[in-house]
Amino acid sequence: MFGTLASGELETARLRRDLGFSCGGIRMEGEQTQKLVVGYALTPKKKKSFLQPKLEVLARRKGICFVPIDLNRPLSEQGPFDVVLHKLLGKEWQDVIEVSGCLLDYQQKHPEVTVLDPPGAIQRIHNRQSMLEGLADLNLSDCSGSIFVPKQMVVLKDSASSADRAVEAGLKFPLVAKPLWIDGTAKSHQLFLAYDRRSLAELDPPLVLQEFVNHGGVMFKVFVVGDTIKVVRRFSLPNISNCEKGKVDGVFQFPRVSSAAASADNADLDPSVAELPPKPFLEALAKELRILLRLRLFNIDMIREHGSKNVFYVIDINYFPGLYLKLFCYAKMPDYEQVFVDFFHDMAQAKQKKRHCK
Ligand SMILES: O=P(O)(O)O[C@H]1[C@H](O)[C@@H](OP(=O)(O)O)[C@H](OP(=O)(O)O)[C@@H](OP(=O)(O)O)[C@H]1O
Ligand SMILES: Nc1ncnc2c1ncn2[C@@H]1O[C@H](COP(=O)(O)OP(=O)(O)O)[C@@H](O)[C@H]1O
Ligand SMILES: [Mg+2]
Ligand SMILES: [Mg+2]
Repeated sequence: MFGTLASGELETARLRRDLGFSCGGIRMEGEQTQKLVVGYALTPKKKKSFLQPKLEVLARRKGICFVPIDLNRPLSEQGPFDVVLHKLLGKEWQDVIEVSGCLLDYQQKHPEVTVLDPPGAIQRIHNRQSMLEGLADLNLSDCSGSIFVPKQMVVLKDSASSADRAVEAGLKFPLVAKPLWIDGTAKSHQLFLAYDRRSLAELDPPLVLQEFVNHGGVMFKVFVVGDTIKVVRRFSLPNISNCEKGKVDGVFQFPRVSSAAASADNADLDPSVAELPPKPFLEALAKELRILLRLRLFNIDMIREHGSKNVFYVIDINYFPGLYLKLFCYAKMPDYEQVFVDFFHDMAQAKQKKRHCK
């Protein structure tokens, strides 16, 4: 870990030195003339984890710069921006929705500005029910794998009576209980495992009850940035045996296993569990998802049904997810800086081409 830290810092320092990195707007040797201005509206946490010095330096080399958006001033008075990149939460998110009329208006007046991503499309991902809608109907028939979503139902109130409804809906215990709304708070990521009917009464709605799918304790995080896909293994919850299902009752909160610093990438794992999903399958899936979700920056959490060859379940979709764990100097999405720079660079080139064609 320390090796990574030292080499990461060293690399950034070298890049800074090579470029004579400055924020003063003076163009240094090795930098290109400004080609793309990315206005960003991010939470302080997101800004810290995403806007790493390495990203800024690599971006500058390609003439891409990041400028903060002042949320207290109209967008039209700021910029000009080529791209508006945003991830906000709670009240600030509500404001974005309320002013999304303004955002739409701004986009109509400035069709050359790309908003990453449309607020309406992101909102669908904030609800654990709507986020998975339509996934099971994707056309992936020619592919080397199949995709499902776990059987689930929404509980809006009175979790005590939800037990009957869960049984009627054919849901089998144990169930994973997830807060319905994702609002960036730790609470919206507090998940529980409910082993029996009675335990459902202890849960706080609104929530989603989802069947637990045995998957051998490994999950796949598939990151999508435009046309680029990266997949990594993460540790997950272990299988639940029939014996355990019969013996255990009650409700248990479980930790954010997949966010733990430990990576499953180099662990000694059963190959039938750890083998990455086939590349053509992921490519087809990401392509379909980009269209279905109308998003360019997202990740999906996928698990392989235990014992199957390539039967996968999507259990979570995250908009513009965490890419870098600052505390551990660890890129959750490997090489994310270069991937984003290439993504923005392609965008700049496409814009330039369009301008020339006019
Ligand atoms: O849901 P899982 O699969 O755990 O993935 C989460 C979500 O993407 C979080 O965003 P949201 O809360 O909007 O769902 C994100 O927070 P940020 O985008 O704020 O970084 C986390 O990043 P880290 O907190 O960096 O781990 C990332 O680990
Ligand atoms: N249906 C499921 N079956 C088995 N494990 C699950 C299921 N749903 C979630 N998990 C486990 O719980 C973790 C968190 O669930 P997830 O839906 O990804 O919520 P979050 O948005 O908080 O990451 C997953 O990474 C996985 O380890
Ligand atoms: Mg998740
Ligand atoms: Mg999530």
